[in-house]
Amino acid sequence: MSRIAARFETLREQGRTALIPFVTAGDPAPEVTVPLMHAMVAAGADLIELGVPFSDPIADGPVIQRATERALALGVSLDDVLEMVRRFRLEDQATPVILMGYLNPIEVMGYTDFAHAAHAVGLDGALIVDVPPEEGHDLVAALKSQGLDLVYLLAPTSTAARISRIGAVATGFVYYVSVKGVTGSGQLDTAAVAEQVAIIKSLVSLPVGVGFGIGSPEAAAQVAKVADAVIVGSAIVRRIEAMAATPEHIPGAIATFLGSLRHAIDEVDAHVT
Ligand SMILES: O=P(O)(O)OC[C@@H](O)[C@@H](O)c1c[nH]c2ccccc12
Repeated sequence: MSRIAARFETLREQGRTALIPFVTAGDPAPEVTVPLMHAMVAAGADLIELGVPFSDPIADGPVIQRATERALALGVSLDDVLEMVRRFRLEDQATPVILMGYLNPIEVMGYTDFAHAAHAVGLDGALIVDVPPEEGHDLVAALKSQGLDLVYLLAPTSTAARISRIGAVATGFVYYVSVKGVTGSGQLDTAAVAEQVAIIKSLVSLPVGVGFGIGSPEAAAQVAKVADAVIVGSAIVRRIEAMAATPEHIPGAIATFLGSLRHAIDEVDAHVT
């Protein structure tokens, strides 16, 4: 069983919803990321989504785009991100880590080399935004041969046929994008999310994570009622940006914010069976 599957299995047994923070690797400085990852775990993160900086992040809104630019300006590469995962793993063998990124840097490294390096550093999976399930067979084969999970996105516009097709290729969990548009945008419509998650759950046996537009304990609690995982990106990255001049404060402040999300989710879990 993969580390991601095992983590969701444990959470399911405990009746708990996962909290998945997203941060851009190397933002606002490369040396912040690993301590920040440990601080997020201590504050209740169940899995970490690490963004690989890329020059053309089509799915990202302004907040994460700026984080990407900060990291790219410091020269943070895919190799550097894998090195961060390796260093995180030296002290934490339990918390799954996935990379969020775009195909180009992986293509440049080479699919086989990436898959082997990812496995060697203790990465658990990847969400490659611009590789739809009907493409990238060589990449998928390379990653699966190294035991890495492949997370795919589902959108409000996904048809039942599309959901089933993604359910057949995805491993680990599926990621339901709660709003149309880019990261950090949109108004969360919790009733619509509940409806769509129920449809996904009837078609896909994997856990369902929900992300996009969740930025407060209240929103996290609403989503925790229906999803297996609550994914939060821009609200964290915005706080990191505000502290870019005092990076030593970042792990503690983000831990405090995540603690408030964790608490709100735990309250819901205690009441929902
Ligand atoms: O930023 P938001 O609205 O909290 O959404 C999560 C999101 O940031 C994170 O999962 C993510 C960052 N970049 C992405 C690109 C595609 C899908 C998901 C992502």
